[in-house]
Amino acid sequence: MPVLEANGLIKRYGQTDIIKGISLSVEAGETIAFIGPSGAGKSTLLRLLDLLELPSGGTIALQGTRVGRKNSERLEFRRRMSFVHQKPLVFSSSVFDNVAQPLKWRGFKKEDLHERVGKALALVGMEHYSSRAAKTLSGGETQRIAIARSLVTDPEILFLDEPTANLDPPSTARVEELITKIIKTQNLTVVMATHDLAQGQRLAGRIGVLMNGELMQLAKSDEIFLAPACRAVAEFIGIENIFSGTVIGNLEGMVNVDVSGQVFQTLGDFAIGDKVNLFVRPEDVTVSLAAGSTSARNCLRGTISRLSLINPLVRLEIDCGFKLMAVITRASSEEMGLSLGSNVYACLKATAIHAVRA
Ligand SMILES: Nc1ncnc2c1ncn2[C@@H]1O[C@H](COP(=O)(O)OP(=O)(O)OP(=O)(O)O)[C@@H](O)[C@H]1O
Repeated sequence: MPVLEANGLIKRYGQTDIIKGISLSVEAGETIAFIGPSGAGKSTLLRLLDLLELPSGGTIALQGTRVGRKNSERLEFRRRMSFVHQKPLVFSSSVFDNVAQPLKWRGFKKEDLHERVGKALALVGMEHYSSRAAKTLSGGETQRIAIARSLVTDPEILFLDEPTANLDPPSTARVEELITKIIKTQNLTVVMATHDLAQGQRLAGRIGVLMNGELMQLAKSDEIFLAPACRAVAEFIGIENIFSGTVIGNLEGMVNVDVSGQVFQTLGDFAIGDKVNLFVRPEDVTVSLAAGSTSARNCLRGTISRLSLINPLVRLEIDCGFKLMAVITRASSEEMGLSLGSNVYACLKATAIHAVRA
């Protein structure tokens, strides 16, 4: 049974639907990351799932039990979850008191606080900061204290809203390490929001792509990366080669697609006449000086129109009548003696082209 389920979730502010009918289920023990551009609704979705906000429509169920709309009922459910905000609230008290606060709200006795707070602080590696004034901590330390505060109540689900948004790279790495440790050692489910696909891939098993209040795709991280469901997702995750074309042939799943006169061979279940988008990752383009040097189905002649060194790689823009981006190693670029104006063949295996209906 899913630990958390949403059905047709809607959130409306004024006349605008910010969340537009999202349905999803989260399995116990998994980590899901919602990614999407700024303003897509990631924080709003997290706040709805954590029951901090009432939905304008749709339902939420926790461990199979539907959550009602009465405050008292929602509070009981909400206490089984914890939320770490993008900019965590810090009370003007010691680190210990900051972490102990949710236990005090829940009426825990004073003598029970020490063990729980000590355990939570040890988990985030901040046990020696107990008596420090929380307001004097750095951004990374504050985030770790906020995580300790959210774990002190032993939640079933931990929500993390952009947990590293305001941190420098070393602090980000430390907080990510901590989240990985929590995911591995604590028996909980993690639902997070990030604008960073790479972070989502590092931390989560599944990724949900949110755009303009809609869940465009929810799938394993690899699948999002290799097989984006639509053009908007492909663009958001940075696929640079996107071509629109028409299917002109399909022989047992080997599909021919006409893109402005250039025919690409790829795999798929399409009918002749279908309009499709083709997605190609630059690193899947093989560049060579001679035709026929690879077994790839698609070999295009072109001229290098831009070449930039991003050590240890070289990014090439190849003019094949349209622009095709490729990334190769610096070593192979030098071996081929590539420079602006070089004539090359850009080759793509049929499997390197991901086709989706337009
Ligand atoms: N209380 C509110 N009243 C009106 N509009 C709101 C409210 N809260 C959020 N919004 C709007 O909802 C949209 C989604 O906001 P949200 O913070 O959920 O996006 P996000 O994907 O988390 O963005 P970011 O990555 O920048 O944090 C935005 O346009 C925002 O202005």
